Amino acid sequence: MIATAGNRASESRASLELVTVYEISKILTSSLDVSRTLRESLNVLQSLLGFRRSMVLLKEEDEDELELFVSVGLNAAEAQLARYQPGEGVIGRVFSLGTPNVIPDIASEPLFLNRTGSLDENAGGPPTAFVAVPIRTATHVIGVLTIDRKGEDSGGYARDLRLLSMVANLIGQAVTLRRIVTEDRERLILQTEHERDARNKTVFTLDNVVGASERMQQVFAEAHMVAPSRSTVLLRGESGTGKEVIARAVHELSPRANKPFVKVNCAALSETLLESELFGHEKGAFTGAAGVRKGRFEMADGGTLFMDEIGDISPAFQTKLLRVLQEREFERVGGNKPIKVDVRLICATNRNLEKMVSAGTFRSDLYFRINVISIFLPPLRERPNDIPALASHFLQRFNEENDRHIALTDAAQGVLQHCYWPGNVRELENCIERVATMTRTDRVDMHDFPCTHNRCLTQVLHFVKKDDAVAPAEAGAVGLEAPQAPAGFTPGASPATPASSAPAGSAAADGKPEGERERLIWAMEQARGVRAKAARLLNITGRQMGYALKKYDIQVRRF
Ligand SMILES: Nc1ncnc2c1ncn2[C@@H]1O[C@H](COP(=O)(O)OP(=O)(O)OP(=O)(O)O)[C@@H](O)[C@H]1O
Repeated sequence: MIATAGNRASESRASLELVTVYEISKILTSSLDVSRTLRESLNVLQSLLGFRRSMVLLKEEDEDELELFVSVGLNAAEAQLARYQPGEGVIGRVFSLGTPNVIPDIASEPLFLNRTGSLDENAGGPPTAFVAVPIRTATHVIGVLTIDRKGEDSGGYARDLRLLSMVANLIGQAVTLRRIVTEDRERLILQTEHERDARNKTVFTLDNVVGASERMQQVFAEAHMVAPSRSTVLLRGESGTGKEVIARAVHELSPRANKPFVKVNCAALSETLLESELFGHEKGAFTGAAGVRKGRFEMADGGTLFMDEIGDISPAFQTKLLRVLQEREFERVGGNKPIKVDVRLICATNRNLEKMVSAGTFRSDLYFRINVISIFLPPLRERPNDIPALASHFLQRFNEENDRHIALTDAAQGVLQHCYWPGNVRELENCIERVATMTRTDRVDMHDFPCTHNRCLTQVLHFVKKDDAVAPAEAGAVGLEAPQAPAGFTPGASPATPASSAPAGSAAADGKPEGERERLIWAMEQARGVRAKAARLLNITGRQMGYALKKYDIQVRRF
């Protein structure tokens, strides 16, 4: 009789588990919005099987910590604290070792960190058990799924473990699928950019390159000197100083001007994607490689390949690139036929490559290969006499495109002149466009700049990290500290950066400001500089967030 009741209980538990897995698999395949589907899955787990709390923690490729992706049963303050280094505590170990862990009583487990207060919540009650299982893709562990429940017998833990492992597998597949689709989308975006580049090429003229200062005249002279040869050029300078502008100028001034100028942003692509983008791939080289595709080296044949953010490529990719530069030939991914191309390479970086070489993170042989001729782009704050010409260049372009006749008053010019411009020319360009768009009259005065109303956030968010600051050989470019507001301005409370802050009353109904850049800044502020969290606020992936921050040149720090 007892045995029959026991059998019945275990049968009903087994069928409950089946229903749970079935429901969760239905939810996870219903949409690519993983934060929604995962939250719903945890709700199913909780309501069908009665767990107290559960969490999904994921480690994005470009983050060094496991961070909470979704949770059930945690309040906002507890959720903020749920992040772990690989190897740290129970969760970090499950991630590093790739093996599940069951803690029957968290109160007596020294490895249990109690970061989110599970223990305190349960003070005085029956023991709380904790189960954590790894979430995997086909190749590696990407996260951890955890649940808390009131203490049970060991048979109960074994069942929890089995069920959670099945659910973790489903989650792993859903996250992988989402990542593949996102990468594909990013590839398409880059392809579109490339096509746009190709179109823009026809309207690019050196007249668009502005710079009256002595420093920029020197840069132009160097560009003229290097253009005729095939030597590799390395462009150094902070973000937004005009490295791409000069790369195009070198190409336009060279005998290759009638051949393609092809750009690749090394920081925006994962290593695998970068490899297939640069070298192309053969049919069937990997899942989704339906046909043969030429890489950017081949597309640039006879012309120039501009590799932006070269300091951001992984050590493994540095080795591959070095081989290609040495042998001057390569194979497409999945192919074995050597391909030779005639390409002039221009690289750019805002990183301190010398420091990276000393730290062993950038190969010295690759460094010497690409650093044949260096051109340094000075930050805008070091050439303030370029500001009026650049401002009027951008304003003129705006007027032509919008059929307006806007001019800057002297006071407005003064505001521009006193800004520190941490985002350099790009920030000035955005600032002019913003203020011109917002003004209803034909005169832009000093009060039209958001910074004069203390509404410019970029001064707070921008900074240059000492170790990563640009390049050594240029006077004044070494070891830049966080920018100081110019004399006469109070940091964070003054018209220091009239760039692209949100205009008054621009918050949308959801509380997020309008405009892509403002939303990014808003999210980074809310998330106190934690990129993955900011991405979730905007419902985008960490990778998309990284790409968007780069695109808008938003450099942030953790608070
Ligand atoms: N001398 C210049 N004359 C006219 N426009 C410029 C000049 N320098 C930069 N710009 C404009 O500023 C923006 C940023 O320039 P660019 O993309 O070349 O900077 P970058 O140094 O390559 O930035 P990143 O390191 O972030 O890629 C572009 O829109 C570009 O057209």
